[in-house]
Amino acid sequence: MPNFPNQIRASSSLIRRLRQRVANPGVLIQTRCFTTTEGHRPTIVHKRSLDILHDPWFNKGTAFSMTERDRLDLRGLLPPNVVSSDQQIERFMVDLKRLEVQARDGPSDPNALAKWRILNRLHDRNETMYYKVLIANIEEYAPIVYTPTVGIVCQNYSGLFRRPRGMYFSAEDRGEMMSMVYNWPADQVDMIVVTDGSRILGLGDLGVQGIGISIGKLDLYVAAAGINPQRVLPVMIDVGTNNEKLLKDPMYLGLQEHRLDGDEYVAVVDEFMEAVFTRWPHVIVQFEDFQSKWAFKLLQRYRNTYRMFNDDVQGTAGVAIAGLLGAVRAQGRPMIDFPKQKIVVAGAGSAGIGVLNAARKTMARMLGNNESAFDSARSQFWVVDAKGLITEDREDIDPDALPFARKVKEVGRQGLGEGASLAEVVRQVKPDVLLGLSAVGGLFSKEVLEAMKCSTSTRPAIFAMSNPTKNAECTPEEAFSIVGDNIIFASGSPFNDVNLGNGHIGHCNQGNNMYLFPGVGLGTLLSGSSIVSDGMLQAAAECLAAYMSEDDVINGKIYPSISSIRDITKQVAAAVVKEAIEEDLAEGYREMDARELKRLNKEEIEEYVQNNMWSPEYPTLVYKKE
Ligand SMILES: NC(=O)c1ccc[n+]([C@@H]2O[C@H](COP(=O)([O-])OP(=O)(O)OC[C@H]3O[C@@H](n4cnc5c(N)ncnc54)[C@H](O)[C@@H]3O)[C@@H](O)[C@H]2O)c1
Ligand SMILES: O=C(O)C[C@H](O)C(=O)O
Ligand SMILES: [Mg+2]
Repeated sequence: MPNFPNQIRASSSLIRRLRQRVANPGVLIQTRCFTTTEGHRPTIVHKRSLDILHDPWFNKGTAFSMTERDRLDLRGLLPPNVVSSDQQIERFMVDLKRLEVQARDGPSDPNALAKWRILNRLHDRNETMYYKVLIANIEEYAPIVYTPTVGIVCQNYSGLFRRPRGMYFSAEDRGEMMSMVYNWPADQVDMIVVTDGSRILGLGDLGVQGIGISIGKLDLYVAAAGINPQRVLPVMIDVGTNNEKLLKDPMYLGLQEHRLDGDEYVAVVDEFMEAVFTRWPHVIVQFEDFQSKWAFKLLQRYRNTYRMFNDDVQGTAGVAIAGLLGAVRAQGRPMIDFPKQKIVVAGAGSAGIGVLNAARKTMARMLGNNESAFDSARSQFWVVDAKGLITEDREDIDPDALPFARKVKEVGRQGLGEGASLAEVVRQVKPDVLLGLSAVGGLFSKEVLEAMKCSTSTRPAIFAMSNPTKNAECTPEEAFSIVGDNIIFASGSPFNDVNLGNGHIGHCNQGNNMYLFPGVGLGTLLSGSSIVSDGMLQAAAECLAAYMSEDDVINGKIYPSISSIRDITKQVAAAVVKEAIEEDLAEGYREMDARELKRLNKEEIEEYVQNNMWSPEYPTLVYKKE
C-alpha cells in the first residue's frame, strides 16, 4: 500500500473520492486539501516502473497507453496489448462468472484454480511468506503453482491477470529492448526462464498467456534450488500467435497477429538475448516450451556463446535417462544392460528427440564410446510420430528425426513398414520400454497396452510423460490394470499411486524435468561456467539416477518423492559444479574464484552449494536515505 499523507489518512471518504479521481482523472473532486481544478490536469506521481504498478492509487494495469508506458518506464512490464478500462472490467467479469460456473460443475479439480488464486495473491503480497508456504508444503502445492494447474492458469490467463509479473518483449519492441531491459528494477538477475508461448505443455500455442509457464518454473527455482526470488525474471517473447481463437478473442492480452517466422523471428530473439546479457552478463537463460522447430535451432545458435539451455530438450532428456536406468535396475539387472533395452518412443518433437539423442549417447558410452557403438545403439529405438512409425521411406523427414528413422528392409522383417501404427509397432517389437512424449492424451489405448503385455521384459516400463494431466498417454490405473502389477510406471504430471488389492500398491512415479532443471541452473550459476556443457547435463542425469536406492527401484520407485526436491536439487547442482570444474569451465562465483573451486572435494562442493541456497527467512530491515 502507498504511504498516505496524514491529512488524507484521516478521512476514508476522501480516499474513496481520491480513488475515483485516479480512475477518472477528468472528474472533479472538492476537498479541503485539494482545491477544485480544471478537468484534464494530470496527476503528478513521484514514482515510476513497478512502483506504479504496485500502487493501487495509480495503477491502470493493461490500460496504460504506450506513450504513458514509455514516460513511466513501464515498457515491457505489461503484456503488449493496450486495452480500455471498459475492456478491463469486461475481462474481470468474465473471469468472475467463470469461477462461479467452475465451482458448480467445472474442471476435474475446481479447487486447484481457487488454491492458485490464493497462493498467487500471497505471492504478490509477501514473497518470503509465499516461498515458506510453498517449500513446507511442496508436495501439495507444486501441482498448483507448477504442472498441471499452471496449464489451466495459462489457458485462462486473460481472466486471471491482475498484477503483472516478469517482462514482456514483443515484436513491437524491436530496437527498444536494449533500453527497456533497464525497466526491470533488479540490478542482479541470476535466472531467466523465457518462452515464446508456442507450445505450452501439451496445450499448444497459447501466445502471451504462456508467461505462466516461466513463472511456474521460476517458482521451482526458488523453492527447490534456493535461487533468491529477487533475482529471477520470468520472460515472455511475444511474436504473435497462430492460435486462431486467441487472434479473435477481444480479451486477449498479446499481439493479435500471426507469429513472426524465419529471420524476423530470429532477429527478435537475438535482440532479446543481447539485451539481457548486456545488462546481466552472468545470467542463465532457460528456454521453455518453444515449438520444436525453433527449440533445436535456437539451442544450436546460442549454446556455445551464452549461458543457456533448453529445458524441454535437455532437462527432459536427463530425467528420462535417469528413469530409463532406474527401469533397468528395477528388472534386477545392472545399469550397464541399458544398451540391450528395446525402446518405443511415441512423439518426435523437442522432448522426444532430446530423449532419443541422450539415450543413444548413453548406450554408446556403455558400449565402448566409439563410432560403431554410437551407430549400433540406434537400432534399439523405434520412433512413432503423428504419421506412424518413422522409416527412411518418410517423405520430408524432419532432419532431427532422421538419425532414428528405421531402415525399411530391417523393419520389413518385423512385419512393419513406414507409418505403422503404434499398436502394431508395440505388438511386433515387444519393447522393454514404451515412452510417450506425444502430447496426445489416451494415446496408449487399450489396444496399445494389451500389446505391451507381450513385452519380452521381465518388468516392462511405461512412461506417459506428456503434460498436463489430460494429455498423459495413459493413467497409472489403465497401465497397471491392463499390462499387469509388475510394471514400472511414470507420468509427467502427478497421479496418485494405484491400489492393486491384496495390500499391494502400484507406484506412480513423476517423471518430470523439475528434478533436473533447478539443479542444472544452480550448478551453472555457482560454478561460473560460461556455457552449459553436455558433460554438465550428463552429470546431472547420472546424479539423479544414482539418487534412488536399490530397495526403492526394486519397489518400482525410479524417481524420488517431490518432498525431497530441495535435497536432490542440491546434489544435482553439486554434480554440475564438479563436472564444470573437471572440464575446466568453472570460472567461479562471487568470492569463490576458479582456483579455490578447484581445491574443493566432493563434500565441500555440496556444502558450498548448500550455503548458497536462499531460504525464506525475514531479514532485518534498516532504513537509509538515498
Ligand atoms: N515430463 C516431462 O518432463 C516433459 C518434458 C517436456 C515435454 N513434455 C511433454 O511432452 C509433450 C510433447 O512435447 P514436445 O515439445 O516434444 O512437443 P512437440 O509438439 O514438439 O512434439 C509432439 C510430437 O508428438 C507427435 N505426435 C502427435 N500425435 C501423435 C500420435 N497420435 N502418435 C504419436 N506421436 C504423435 C508429433 O508428431 C510430434 O512429433 C508435451 O505434452 C509436453 O508437455 C513432458
Ligand atoms: O512443464 C512441465 O511440467 C514439464 C515440461 O517442461 C513440459 O513442457 O511439459
Ligand atoms: Mg516445458
